[in-house]
Amino acid sequence: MMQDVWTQLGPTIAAIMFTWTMYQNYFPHELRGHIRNINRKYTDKLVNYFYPYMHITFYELETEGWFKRSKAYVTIERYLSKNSSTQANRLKANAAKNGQSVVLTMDDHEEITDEYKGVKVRWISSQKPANRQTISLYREDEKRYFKLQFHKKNRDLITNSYLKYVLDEGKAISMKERQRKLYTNNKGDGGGYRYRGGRMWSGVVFEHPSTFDTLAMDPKKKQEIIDDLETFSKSKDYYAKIGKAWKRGFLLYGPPGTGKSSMIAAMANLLKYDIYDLELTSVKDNTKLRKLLIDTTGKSIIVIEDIDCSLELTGQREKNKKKKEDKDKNEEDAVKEKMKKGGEEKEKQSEVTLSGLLNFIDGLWSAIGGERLIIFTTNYVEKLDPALIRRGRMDKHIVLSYCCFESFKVLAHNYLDVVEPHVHFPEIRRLLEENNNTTPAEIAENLMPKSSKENADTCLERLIKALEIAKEEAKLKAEEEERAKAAEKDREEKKDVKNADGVNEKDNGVKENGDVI
Ligand SMILES: Nc1ncnc2c1ncn2[C@@H]1O[C@H](COP(=O)(O)OP(=O)(O)OP(=O)(O)O)[C@@H](O)[C@H]1O
Ligand SMILES: [Mg+2]
Repeated sequence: MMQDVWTQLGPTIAAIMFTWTMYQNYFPHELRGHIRNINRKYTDKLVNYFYPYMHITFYELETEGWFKRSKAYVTIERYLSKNSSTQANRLKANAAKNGQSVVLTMDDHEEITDEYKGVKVRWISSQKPANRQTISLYREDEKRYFKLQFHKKNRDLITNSYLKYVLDEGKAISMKERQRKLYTNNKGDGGGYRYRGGRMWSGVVFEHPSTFDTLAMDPKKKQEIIDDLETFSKSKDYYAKIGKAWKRGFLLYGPPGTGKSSMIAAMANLLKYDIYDLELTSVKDNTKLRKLLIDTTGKSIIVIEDIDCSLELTGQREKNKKKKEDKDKNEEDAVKEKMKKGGEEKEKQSEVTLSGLLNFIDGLWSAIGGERLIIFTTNYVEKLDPALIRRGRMDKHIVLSYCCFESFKVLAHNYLDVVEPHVHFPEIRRLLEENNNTTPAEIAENLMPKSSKENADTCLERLIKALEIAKEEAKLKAEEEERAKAAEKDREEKKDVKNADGVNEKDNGVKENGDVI
């Protein structure tokens, strides 16, 4: 039987081999290439017909250097985490934020789908088997990868637009979920800078609990600020279109304890930004100030607290005011003038000048990094140089003031879970309206239970007493001031009378003398 088969196959194999040899020896080279191309074209068509998909692979480890995790892979992992946790059956958990939270991603050999502009794509997580013949200290032989699979007809959409979208979204998620930092600038003993890890700032994890919900202020003003911040954070393209660096300046001013620092923390928490708390008196000169600016990252708030205490800007302002009265110079001239004067005036602590600070806020360097807020706080806005806080430089001025009834309601809700209507509220409203010089910090202190025996009522009663005392004190103070004013007026009047008498006597003398003459 077997022999029969071989007998029949033998001539056929011989014929094939003969034809192949003839083809190899006598067929022209070009013609052979042409035939191969035709073959490939039809094979491709056949494959395309039955399998019209293509894929892109993103490996976990970079093959160059020290086999670091590829940034693209990590970003895609972040992007896919949302779909992974809802679609995949087996998940992997990676630690994030120094172990404080986890990022869930699909485990190896899982797959999920995603949709972009109506086009469905498939993401597959996989791993190439390790090469057991090589011994490796690293994991480079475990080739883990994501495979993106899509229909060939969507090639342009996926490669030109979807991939960019995935990377942008992944980056945004990483930024949002990153552990945010609060940085401060360092100063060495000898006045020089300690570079920690090559940086001029040292940072700790930023964990301030203040939010716009916990911030007591007029709800309308609050909403206006929130809208302003949210619009800013989404306006990258708009700022580019109008040719402005993507940054915004805020001036927060008001008496101590009215919530300026709390608002900065709330802003950072709303936008998920880092904070660079700049201690201006520790900055040696304008060059160092510029270096500090360059060393900050985007998505951050640069804060200079109590700006009126940071530099002697008041003296410069007074001098400039005088000059402005003399001749109506434009602002550039005034700044040039300050450049000359500024250095001399701050020799003792820091040589940073007003012009250096203005440059810091809106000079060419200030555009580096983008998406940045610059915030100044002060208790005495009238002390500041107008050039420093003019609109365009400090775009929004926010006054934080004494506690009104609306602000009190926010604090009562936050501290005691008490809402209107409440039996004590009308009296508190009356007291706050009659004597509006109690700060939110003072109200908050009274609202906070001091022992487990205290409840909302006892705290509100304590607040009423404190407000009554404050009202009484304010009344006494006003009376005292009134008396002091009256005494001063009296003194002035007596002085005038005395002077007038002196003049009269003199005049009389002249007259008399005249009469004599
Ligand atoms: N508007 C507010 N809303 C909620 N809490 C506030 C407010 N103002 C003050 N507080 C409370 O008072 C404390 C002090 O407030 P904060 O440090 O924000 O005031 P500040 O205006 O920065 O004062 P300073 O001018 O002295 O720096 C805060 O910890 C907070 O508990
Ligand atoms: Mg403060």
